[in-house]
Amino acid sequence: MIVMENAVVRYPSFELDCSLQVNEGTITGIVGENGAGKTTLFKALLGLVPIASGSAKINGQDIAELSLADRESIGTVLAESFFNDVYTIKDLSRLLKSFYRKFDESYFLRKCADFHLPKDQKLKEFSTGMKAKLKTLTALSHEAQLLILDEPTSGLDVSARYEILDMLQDYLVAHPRCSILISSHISSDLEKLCDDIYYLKAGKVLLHEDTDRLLDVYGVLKVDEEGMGQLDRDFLLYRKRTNYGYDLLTDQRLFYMENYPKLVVEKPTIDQIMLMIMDGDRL
Ligand SMILES: Nc1ncnc2c1ncn2[C@@H]1O[C@H](COP(=O)(O)OP(=O)(O)OP(=O)(O)O)[C@@H](O)[C@H]1O
Repeated sequence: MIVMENAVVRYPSFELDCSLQVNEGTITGIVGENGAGKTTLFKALLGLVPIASGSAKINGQDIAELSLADRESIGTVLAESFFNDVYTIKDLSRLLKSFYRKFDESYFLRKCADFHLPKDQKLKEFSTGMKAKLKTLTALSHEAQLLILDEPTSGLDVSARYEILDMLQDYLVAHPRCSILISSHISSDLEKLCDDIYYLKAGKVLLHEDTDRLLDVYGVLKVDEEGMGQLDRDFLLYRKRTNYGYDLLTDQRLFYMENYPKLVVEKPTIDQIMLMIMDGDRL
């Protein structure tokens, strides 16, 4: 559904150079530290910043050439944007109805009620969590076939985050051909939701992997200097110094467990894998 090939966005002191694919009916996650380029990537996909070279296509069509109907079929949440805060939900509903031909007002108002979002209160009086729910709800209210969601759970407590993640999962059940591209700082959110995950650092994709593979076959080996010298290095990806020697990231945990039975091999969380890539040296 989305195919980006070496899409480059240039700012004076930053360059995004990204290749990425999001398939129909899948949820793809983008993770990366502050300033890695996640929002820039989302803006490029939405045509809000120019792509200097490379390509970005949605359903085979260059994003610069998408029709109004194509754009209407994309639901978005952008981290820094929000509606005019003098609006109420009632005002917003009227606006969305005039904007999106497929706006489902009854779904929107029903979900607002489910989330205890008051219809007649000005949006400026909404809490961070209420605003976040409203933004995501808006993206889901016009029969979008692609959701591009930049940190929809940012700043939320655990229960509000889970409400949003559950809402996305329900949407996919009801719209099985829909695809979702979502970013988050919280890898456990992505672990729960995503089929595959891209790790972005300084504008480049350093890792792309199926979530199941990250959880099933990745491992962290704990070795001292001497142990490091004795290891087969073919399947080692990153090395990080520790008090006792090194932590080594591999995508062949079983190989090391079987061939080095005395070696300490841990099954990492997605956060640990991302930290190894963030702070470690590429091998
Ligand atoms: N309009 C702009 N003009 C110039 N530089 C920009 C602009 N927008 C972003 N940048 C720079 O691009 C880099 C990537 O920013 P971006 O907002 O894409 O990162 P991010 O991964 O979304 O970060 P965060 O997790 O903090 O939201 C940063 O160094 C930022 O300063």
